[in-house]
Amino acid sequence: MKIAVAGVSGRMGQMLVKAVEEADGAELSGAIERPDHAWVGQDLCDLCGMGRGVTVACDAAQGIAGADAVVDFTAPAATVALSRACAEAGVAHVIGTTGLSDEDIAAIDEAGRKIAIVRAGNMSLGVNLLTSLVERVAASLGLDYDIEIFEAHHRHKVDAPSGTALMLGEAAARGRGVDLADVADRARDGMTGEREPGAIGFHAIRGGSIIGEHDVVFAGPGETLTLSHVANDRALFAKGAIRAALWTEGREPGHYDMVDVLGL
Ligand SMILES: NC(=O)C1=CN([C@@H]2O[C@H](COP(=O)(O)OP(=O)(O)OC[C@H]3O[C@@H](n4cnc5c(N)ncnc54)[C@H](OP(=O)(O)O)[C@@H]3O)[C@@H](O)[C@H]2O)C=CC1
Ligand SMILES: O=C(O)C1=N[C@H](C(=O)O)C[C@H](O)C1
Repeated sequence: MKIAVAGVSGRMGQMLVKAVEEADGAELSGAIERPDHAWVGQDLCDLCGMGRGVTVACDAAQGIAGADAVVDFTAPAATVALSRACAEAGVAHVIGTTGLSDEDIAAIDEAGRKIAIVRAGNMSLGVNLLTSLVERVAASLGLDYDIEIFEAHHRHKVDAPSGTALMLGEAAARGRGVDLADVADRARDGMTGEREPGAIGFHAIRGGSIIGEHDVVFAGPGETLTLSHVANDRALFAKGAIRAALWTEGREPGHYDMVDVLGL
């Protein structure tokens, strides 16, 4: 399968190029960066020692030409534009980008009527398994167990809560049979008053080089249960994304997630 990588100079972009080169049945066919980026127009191999013969494009249509799938860990506006370009070109789109708004997701849904799209705030096996556990625990425990979600990431992360924290919050809300939008408590500061019963709280730590850590805390009467995940290597996310790209081969159009890919 021929795979193009968007945001190729980024932390995940570089991991993705390596993961494509290491994967059986995958070949790098294109690389995309934002317009004005210093890498545009250059041979990828001269820049990072991988991807010989691939020239970095800033035009989405050019970058995905000849690709079967594009893997995209960039920024919301870039991802929405790339989804439209993929739908026009009939190229599958694997999306790791987080911080997407409801409008962004609606635009991606629209593209998913024409092509296979896999989107997940976290491409690791561990986090996708954790969502099932969180849903189950939330369904088993009553409202006297308060749910709080902690996430920690490196100082360069630009969105909060993390995509993973939102996935875990959605799983907890599903378990309780409620809509996360109705119960999420994303900012506490000053005289907040007592905790709202049934709220799901979010807390974001940003610092240093932390790759990604998530805790879901169920704080109940006389006991606290915590479900945790720690990512130790970004390669984890890149390998999951390439697995998702390979999975799209021959797939019907639709907006899928990693639970579909992993068969969980
Ligand atoms: N789902 C998952 O498993 C994971 C998701 N992520 C998410 O992936 C995203 C990227 O993370 P990370 O790699 O750390 O961030 P980086 O900032 O290191 O990389 C993003 C890259 O995308 C580039 N970019 C921005 N706009 C465009 C555009 N219009 N066209 C092409 N490229 C563009 C950036 O270029 P420039 O720097 O010049 O702006 C940069 O090279 C984030 O949303 C993050 O949350 C991260 C890890 C795992
Ligand atoms: O920006 C990151 O780095 C990460 N982003 C994803 C998120 O928002 O959850 C996944 C992972 O935690 C790393």
